[in-house]
Amino acid sequence: MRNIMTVSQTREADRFTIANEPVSTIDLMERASQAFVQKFISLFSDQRISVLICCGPGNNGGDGLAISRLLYEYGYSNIRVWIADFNGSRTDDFKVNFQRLSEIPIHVNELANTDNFEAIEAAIVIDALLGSGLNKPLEGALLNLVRHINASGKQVISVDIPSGMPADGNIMVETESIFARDVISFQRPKLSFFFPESAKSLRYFHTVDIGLDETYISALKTDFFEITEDDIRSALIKRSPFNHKGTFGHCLIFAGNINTMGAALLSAEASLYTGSGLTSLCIPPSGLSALNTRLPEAMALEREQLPSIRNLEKYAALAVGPGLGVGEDEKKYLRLLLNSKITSTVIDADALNILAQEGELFEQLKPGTIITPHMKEFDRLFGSSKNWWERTAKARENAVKRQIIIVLKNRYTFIAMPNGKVIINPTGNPGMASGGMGDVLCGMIGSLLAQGYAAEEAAMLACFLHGKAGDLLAEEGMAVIPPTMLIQKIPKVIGDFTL
Ligand SMILES: NC(=O)C1=CN([C@@H]2O[C@H](COP(=O)(O)OP(=O)(O)OC[C@H]3O[C@@H](n4cnc5c(N)ncnc54)[C@H](O)[C@@H]3O)[C@@H](O)[C@H]2O)[C@H](O)CC1
Ligand SMILES: [K+]
Repeated sequence: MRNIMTVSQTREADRFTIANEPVSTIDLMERASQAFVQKFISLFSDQRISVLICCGPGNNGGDGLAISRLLYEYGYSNIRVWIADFNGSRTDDFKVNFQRLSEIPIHVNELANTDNFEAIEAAIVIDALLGSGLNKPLEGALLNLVRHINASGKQVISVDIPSGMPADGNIMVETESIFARDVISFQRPKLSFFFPESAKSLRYFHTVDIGLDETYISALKTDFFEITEDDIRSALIKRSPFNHKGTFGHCLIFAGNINTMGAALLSAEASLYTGSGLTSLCIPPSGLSALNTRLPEAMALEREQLPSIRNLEKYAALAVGPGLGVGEDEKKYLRLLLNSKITSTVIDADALNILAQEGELFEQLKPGTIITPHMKEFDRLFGSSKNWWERTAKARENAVKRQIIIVLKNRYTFIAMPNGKVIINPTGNPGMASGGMGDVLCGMIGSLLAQGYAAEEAAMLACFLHGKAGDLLAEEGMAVIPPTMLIQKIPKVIGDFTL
């Protein structure tokens, strides 16, 4: 798990590295600038490209000056520098790099404090106006310069963070910043990059190692973590020669309705392909022929039979909700299942909508229950929020209070754990934005629960593998990823981490 630092923790890590490596601040700036330049070169290898580097007065600007010099040394000769020092005081390391830059023939223009900026001719703008030192919203000439750069339509590459964007997650709707095509961020991504409001500030981010002390960083107490491939490799259990279907549990899926039977089939198929030993699908009779035709491996359970089953605990896990509907019968059977002896449960879609209506059922969820709301379902359960920071805070609060796992789905899914930590899933891509993807995720979680994974692990593994399967298809050139295709990829993704 990679912990995500706040700005103040990054400063601590800076100080620690400077004192203990030891390294001087100017050498650390040089290292950061080198790391930026290496990444920049991998993105834009043509040295003839014209580049405008816009530098503020702080250390972000100091990086910009060092980057200008380094790019020149790497053969990028079509470079201009703008210095936007409207009222800030220049840092010592800025001054050193300003001096170093004066020794090479690069055109440097110190902008006047005006709103009248000349047109941007360069193909690429490197944004080094403000970094993690931002302490208030942009205003005045600086805001106008940012708007001027954005309006130029040129590709912007930001140093560390788009100027004007707050780093620690609380992005207000009215925040204005640079819009960067790419951000090259130092050591760790900024927490804000994972929040949906970041879409107005950046498209892609890359993280480069600038040699801050990793032992120190990994011991920092942080609230947010990003899942890594190593986590998946160590959490997934390899199959052994003497395993049999009983080893991998029986998943019961309660889903589907007359017009939404497909959702139930997607969940059941995802459960099978994720490896549960047995999958039973509890659907209305109208879905039986579809089930038997499409999924010969799955078993059916008629809803009316539910009350007469004495040993429901034979099902190792329960996945409820996809395409279920919110009628009285569904409520009745959902209540029966949630009150049964089945202890591992994932709740999705319409089952969440039922919980939003039936407060007392929601209050009684067993510890370790997983709920998988998208934004609208989440807001129905917990009330509306003014931004994602507030929504995430509610997810954390409720995961702790109720001792449940809240999988808040989005481009970067946030998994709020009962211990107050939020685990961020980095996998997935826009091709996956289609109906049915959530049903697949729900089936995968149910399957992993049935196989005996702890709830926290099942949620984390399913989110990562689900996104990774989508990413493999995107790498194969799929711009649109139908959920049924994604399901087919799951065994391969699991194989990649276990075989
Ligand atoms: N460990 C690392 O990640 C390293 C980061 N480096 C770079 O340093 C910046 C942070 O530099 P800092 O000097 O602290 O702040 P900024 O350059 O971001 O800001 C400068 C200056 O601007 C003032 N300010 C803040 N908000 C506003 C505003 N809205 N309008 C106008 N002025 C504002 C503020 O008071 C500051 O004085 C980091 O991002 C990296 O790029 C190091 O180079 C290497 C180690
Ligand atoms: K910047």
